[in-house]
Amino acid sequence: MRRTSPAPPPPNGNRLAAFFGVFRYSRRALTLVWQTSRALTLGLAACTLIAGVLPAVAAWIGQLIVDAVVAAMAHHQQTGASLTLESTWPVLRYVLAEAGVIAAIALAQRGLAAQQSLLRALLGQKVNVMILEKAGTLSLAQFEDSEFYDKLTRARREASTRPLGLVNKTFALLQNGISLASFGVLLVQFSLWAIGILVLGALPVFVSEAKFSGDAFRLFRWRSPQTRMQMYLETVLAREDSIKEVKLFGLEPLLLERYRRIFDTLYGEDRRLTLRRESWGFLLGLLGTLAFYGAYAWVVVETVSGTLTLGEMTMYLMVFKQGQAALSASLTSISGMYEDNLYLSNLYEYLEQPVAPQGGSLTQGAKPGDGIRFERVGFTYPGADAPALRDVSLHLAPGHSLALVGANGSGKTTLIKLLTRLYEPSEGRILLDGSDLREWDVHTLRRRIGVIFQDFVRYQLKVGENLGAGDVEAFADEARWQEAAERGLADTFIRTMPGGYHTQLGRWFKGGQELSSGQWQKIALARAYMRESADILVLDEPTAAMDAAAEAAVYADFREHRRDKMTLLISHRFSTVRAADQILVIDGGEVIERGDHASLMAQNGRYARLFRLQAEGYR
Ligand SMILES: Nc1ncnc2c1ncn2[C@@H]1O[C@H](COP(=O)(O)OP(=O)(O)OP(=O)(O)O)[C@@H](O)[C@H]1O
Repeated sequence: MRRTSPAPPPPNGNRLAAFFGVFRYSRRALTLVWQTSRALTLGLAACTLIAGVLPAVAAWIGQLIVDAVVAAMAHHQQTGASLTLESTWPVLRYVLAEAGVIAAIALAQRGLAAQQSLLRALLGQKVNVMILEKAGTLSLAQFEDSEFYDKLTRARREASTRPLGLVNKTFALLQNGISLASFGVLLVQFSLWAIGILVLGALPVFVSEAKFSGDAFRLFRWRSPQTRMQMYLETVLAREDSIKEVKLFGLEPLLLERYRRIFDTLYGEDRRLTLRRESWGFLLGLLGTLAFYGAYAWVVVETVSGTLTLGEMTMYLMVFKQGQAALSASLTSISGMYEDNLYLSNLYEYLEQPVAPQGGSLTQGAKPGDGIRFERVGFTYPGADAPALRDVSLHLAPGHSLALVGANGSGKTTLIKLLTRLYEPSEGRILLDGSDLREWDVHTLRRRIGVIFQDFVRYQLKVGENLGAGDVEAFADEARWQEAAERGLADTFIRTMPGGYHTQLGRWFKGGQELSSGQWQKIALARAYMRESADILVLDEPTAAMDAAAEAAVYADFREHRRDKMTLLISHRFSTVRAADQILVIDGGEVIERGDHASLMAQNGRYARLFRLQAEGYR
């Protein structure tokens, strides 16, 4: 497993540039949110604006109330007249106005919350779909690369919630910015210095927050192989397909201990970071509080000396308090945006992963009917030292069958992966009907191939859909399910199942039925038969789990239906291999013998020796 190295810290002079450079994803996140729902985005913007301006209006009305009260009290004392609704109305109308403003703020905030929650759901779905759509365009080699897999896991784990987080914070920043500007308008009349003091007081917390979010992100990125191991252990310890073995071999304590150890390491790192982050946050936050109380004292002294009215004092205190809260909220938003941007860089790194060109556009070869040719094909897996296939040449014509024989790891499955274009040869070329596979339109090519891999997928879907998966165009075609199942010998047992072809398979869903290995293999074989248009049938150990009678029936069916199809078979059972027109014996990625059964037996080489070895076992 390769480890993603933590990003090196930028040189000192570049720190600021690196900090702001990180914000480049903000615009893309905003576009994404806009595309998700214009109405909700506009609604968010409107509520943000309202919730931003109204607090300053409330503070201003507060001043009017206090000054009106002071004036009314003086008037009342002078005239000694009794209180009437008319005489108190000049004060009460401000109280009424303030109540209205507060109600409007509450409404705007509810609106914000509602729209955010709707957008969160829509956006989460959109990003997840983007991640999965991208996964469909990537090559098998990319999935097998641990570094790429890390990117995918990180993108899926964190990034789907980040775009909205970023947009929310952008709006919160705007809202607080508007509040601050409107408070600023009120404060300017008191003193520009006061504004300066409040801003300076809040800056240190902001710098420390930004630094620690960067650290947290680097930690998150650097440790993703460990988190992946944790997720893997969770799966092994709690999934039905592994629990059988885990129990019987008594692996729980061992795996659980490994799981705990990973957590302890990660927790230690988290704890250190959290403690440092929060203690610095507290200490630097004190500076902000100090600045606020300094300004508070100043306003009080000015009021006592008579420079400010009581109403003005009330307003300034409110403005200071709310202004300071808005300022630190803005700074937290900015450092949060910085953090979201860092995480979004994961998502976009993944989405921008280069996609290998899908090859050509041929739907017909230069020599139709020529079949499959391998010309001196060699292949080395990415990152591997030695080639898995070397100098392989073969020809398989329509109506013929070819069997591959060889020890474990000799390269048989690799050859199939090249033929199905899951990988491309590193040397030589593969031709279908006289044209290089790379020139073929990949969909046309794949439609011509029906394949069963050794590790075929057991979909937790209906039985019929497990067959339909072999041909997406007939995914729900019951008549075709049945035809394929009959050929794959699955029809008899499917009929005895409680819901017939509509029975749910697997244990994940209610009422799901589990099948035996041999029954699953029949399903896989029937799935390969679903591809009616396929003229290349690739079978990698198609009957390994079947009983002897089923196996014999399967091969009898092959011979009968072969006609103009090409069959490529991998099997360790010589009883099935012997019937092939051509047999290739592969060793260490190279073809060491070739011919039909009779000629290979006559050669008396590796094939003949292995055949006799197996035949002896049956005597
Ligand atoms: N995805 C992969 N990445 C790197 N190396 C691989 C990969 N898959 C297989 N190999 C290596 O390539 C070689 C050939 O493997 P392959 O699966 O083709 O063997 P096989 O002949 O089908 O074996 P078996 O009979 O066990 O199915 C092996 O040495 C294996 O370790």
